[in-house]
Amino acid sequence: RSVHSYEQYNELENIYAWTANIAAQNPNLVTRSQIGTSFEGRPIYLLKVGKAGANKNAIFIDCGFHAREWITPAFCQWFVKEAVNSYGSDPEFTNLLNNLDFYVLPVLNVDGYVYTWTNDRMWRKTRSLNKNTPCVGTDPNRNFAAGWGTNGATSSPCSEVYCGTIPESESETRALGDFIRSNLPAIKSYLTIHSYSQMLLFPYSYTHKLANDYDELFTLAEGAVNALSSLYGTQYTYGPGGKTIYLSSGGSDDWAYDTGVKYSFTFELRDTGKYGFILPESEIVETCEETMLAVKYIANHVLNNA
Ligand SMILES: NCCCCC[C@@H](C[SeH])C(=O)O
Ligand SMILES: [Zn+2]
Ligand SMILES: [Zn+2]
Ligand SMILES: [Zn+2]
Repeated sequence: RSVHSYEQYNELENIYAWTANIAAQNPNLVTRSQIGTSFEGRPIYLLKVGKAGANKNAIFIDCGFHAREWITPAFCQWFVKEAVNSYGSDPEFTNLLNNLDFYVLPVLNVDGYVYTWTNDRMWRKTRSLNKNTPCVGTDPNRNFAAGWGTNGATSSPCSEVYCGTIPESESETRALGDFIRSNLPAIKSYLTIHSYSQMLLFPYSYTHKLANDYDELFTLAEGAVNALSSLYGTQYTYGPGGKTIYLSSGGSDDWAYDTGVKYSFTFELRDTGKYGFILPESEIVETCEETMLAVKYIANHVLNNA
């Protein structure tokens, strides 16, 4: 049982303890809640980060959708650390935290995350049991009501992109959907953090049709990517998911957008395939710092335009 570190990958129990500690140590900025329970009965924790106040607009950030994408929970933890360390000292971040709430979900797919530590580092899906097959799990990023069960997904439970029996069939995706639905219209932006490819994607992925807000989202993505690459020169591609990476249905970003969350993006963090999902711990700090710049860029746009 190692102790928590922002510069190493943390096992779930240490992330749980961290969520309790960071909230207890920063009561004026951070509150923890549980938005649901996983298939195997683990809590799904959410951190609300920002100066307490009524009727603030909010940005929702989730990490750990896919179990093997370990750099993503590392980023969500880094974001919260940066927020509490910056408040009162960094004017830009202080302004964001005074005027916006950030809902940060460090690990959505908690069962899958544990499984990558204990059994299969390359696991992607949830760990729910499927009927009439030994194949386990649903792809949470094909499980939302956005063109559900069409392009880039399948009804075969043994597939890595199994869409589930119905939209939000998974307790994890249902918890996420319920939270966002019950916090509209305050939630103006939805950022779902994945790896790897170094891409910033926006709706749609389930179709090639252009989003109504295509122009604004494209320009915003461009600015965010430029901010990101300004730190270490990391190159990102950006654009609508269907065109930029591949057609894929049932995605949480497309669902959030169609539900009314305009500033909806999927991040694919480092790298482009050298290490892939097994990104070395030596790259955690740089990856998190550069991603912070993109997220703050988007947050400033939300603050000034939502
Ligand atoms: N909503 C789909 C966004 C584009 C695909 C994202 C990747 C992350 Se690993 C996927 O879910 O296959
Ligand atoms: Zn992913
Ligand atoms: Zn990915
Ligand atoms: Zn920093």
